[in-house]
Amino acid sequence: MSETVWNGPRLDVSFRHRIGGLALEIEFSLTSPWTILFAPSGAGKSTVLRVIAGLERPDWGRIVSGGSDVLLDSDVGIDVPTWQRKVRLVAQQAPLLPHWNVARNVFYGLKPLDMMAVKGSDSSTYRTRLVREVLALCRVTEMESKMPSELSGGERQRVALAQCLAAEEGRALLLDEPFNALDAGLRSALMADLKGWPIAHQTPVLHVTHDVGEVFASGAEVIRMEDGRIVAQGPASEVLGEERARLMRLLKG
Ligand SMILES: Nc1ncnc2c1ncn2[C@@H]1O[C@H](COP(=O)(O)OP(=O)(O)OP(=O)(O)O)[C@@H](O)[C@H]1O
Repeated sequence: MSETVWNGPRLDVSFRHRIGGLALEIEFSLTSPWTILFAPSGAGKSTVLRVIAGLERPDWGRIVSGGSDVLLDSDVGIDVPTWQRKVRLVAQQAPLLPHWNVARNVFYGLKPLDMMAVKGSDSSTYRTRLVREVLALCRVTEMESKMPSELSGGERQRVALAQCLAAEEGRALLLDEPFNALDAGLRSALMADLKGWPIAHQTPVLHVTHDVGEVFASGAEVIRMEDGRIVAQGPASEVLGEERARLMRLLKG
């Protein structure tokens, strides 16, 4: 995914934050269409996404999209609220609306104005097609009439992803372990299908995982986090070469 040249908006992230016993001192830039943030469980990956989305206010921070679009700057008191940041977050426990079926939940990802347009104006066909496209892309078409309570964890994650993909274009798409409930085959197929999405929508993707196999399968740029800091950024072969060698040794027994 990282081999593609990225001409879309970059995202510069810098913050300090103490959460429980963990002290985060984070600084990185998204300069590729698809970037993976890799760290072990409990290292603070979800917290990084929550800070970018505006769901958690860091002790100090500066987050800038496209070089000049300031989302957070503690020094001058700028803290754009979550709903205005246009940063989409697919959380691990995706909050689907329980009384609406899958298709309706995905429509909910569209702007309120768009939801009204669905009811019969000229844009209706376009909106309906858009929802069908994202359901197909996320491989949940056959579940469009199901209620959220009837979905498995992996299906739920994919519906939440479809909801974010259908939404108006944003400054970033943040994915919190989006494929952890999927088998390896479906995960690879989905990653391959989604590869072109950031370029087509001019929206960088930041994808969090602790799974080395997922990182190598993605081919994405990798940011590695350790002890609350970013320690490396680059291709997986450079950033996670050691982990891959260790994994290979384990597999060989
Ligand atoms: N509200 C909170 N109050 C205190 N500590 C918290 C809070 N939320 C998270 N933590 C702690 O902060 C640390 C980082 O949590 P976070 O969810 O960001 O990690 P993570 O790398 O995403 O973990 P995982 O891979 O298991 O999802 C963890 O040790 C967690 O227990």
